[in-house]
Amino acid sequence: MNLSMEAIIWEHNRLRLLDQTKLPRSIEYIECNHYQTVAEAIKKLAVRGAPAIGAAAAYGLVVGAGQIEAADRQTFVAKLADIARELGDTRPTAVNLRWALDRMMMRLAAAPEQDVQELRRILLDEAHAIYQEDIQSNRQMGEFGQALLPDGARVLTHCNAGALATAGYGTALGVIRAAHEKGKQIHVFADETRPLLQGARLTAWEMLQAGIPVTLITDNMAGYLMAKQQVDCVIVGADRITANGDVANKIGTYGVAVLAKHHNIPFYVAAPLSTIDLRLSSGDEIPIEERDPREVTHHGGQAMAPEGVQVWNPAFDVTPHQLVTAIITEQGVIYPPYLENLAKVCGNNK
Ligand SMILES: CSC[C@@H](O)[C@@H](O)C(=O)COP(=O)(O)O
Repeated sequence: MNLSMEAIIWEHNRLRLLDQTKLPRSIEYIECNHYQTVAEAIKKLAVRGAPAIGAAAAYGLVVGAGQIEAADRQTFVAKLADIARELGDTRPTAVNLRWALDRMMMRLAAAPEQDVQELRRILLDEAHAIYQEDIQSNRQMGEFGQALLPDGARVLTHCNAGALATAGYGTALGVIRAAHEKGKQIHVFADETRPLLQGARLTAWEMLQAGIPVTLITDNMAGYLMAKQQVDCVIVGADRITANGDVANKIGTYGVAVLAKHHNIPFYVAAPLSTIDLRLSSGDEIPIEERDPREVTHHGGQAMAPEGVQVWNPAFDVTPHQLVTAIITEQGVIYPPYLENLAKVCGNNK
């Protein structure tokens, strides 16, 4: 990916976030001199995708640490905990957000340093580590996942689980990138992903940038495409995976999984271990974000529905584990029974 198109940039001690609401029309970065700007960027989906919002929030905490007036360690940690709470409340579904903030606060708690300047440096190091490890995980996931894609595979994906949704490389799109880099002929079908069109605006754009053949379809075309035997497998990302293997991901993913099952097409989920939440036993417990009805009624500022109509706008849905063929992680490909096998893989890492 072109360096100037990274979702998150920390350079010269300042944070810049690519404003993904503007893509693909223009490439604009948001300067984040205050943690409140980071929180706003996460809420409005300028930065989005589970691992990316985790990394952005970690850097947001670093920015917030810089805003805290000179203080003793105890006051500094207490104020930072408030900032972490505020950042953590921006979006409820992707567990990576909480995971990254908890990791930052735990690192702080474990640091014996009393000097606040030193603590700020430790926080920055930890944010860098979260960022770098995410790229590394995506590459490992890509390596494991690409083995599942035969040469010539036609792969359907939903939403955007690419470099834009992570620190770099991507989860579902990372698997596709890795197969492409191995010289396999891969053809991507990108669901446009209503209502905010992450598939059309971001996945199609990312694939074109990478030189990977891509065909854009509207969400309601996926079933017919499968019926015409044009899809060999589905790969999507995840916002949260529970202990039993249920998967929360962008609204519409569940429908794609049901279609894949009906047509006997493998349905893969690619996600780092930071997306797996063993504290929740099933998808019923995942908080699902509901967003502004205007995202459904309006497009490009234009009303597409009668004023006053009732709207339901959940941003995510839950795909039951029975529909998931395998989960691709940086530790390898995990197959059912998920309750047992996720615990085994995460047990060593959490
Ligand atoms: C690697 S990103 C995985 C998921 O976060 C992605 O598929 C998704 O649903 C993103 O939703 P978004 O609302 O754009 O943040």
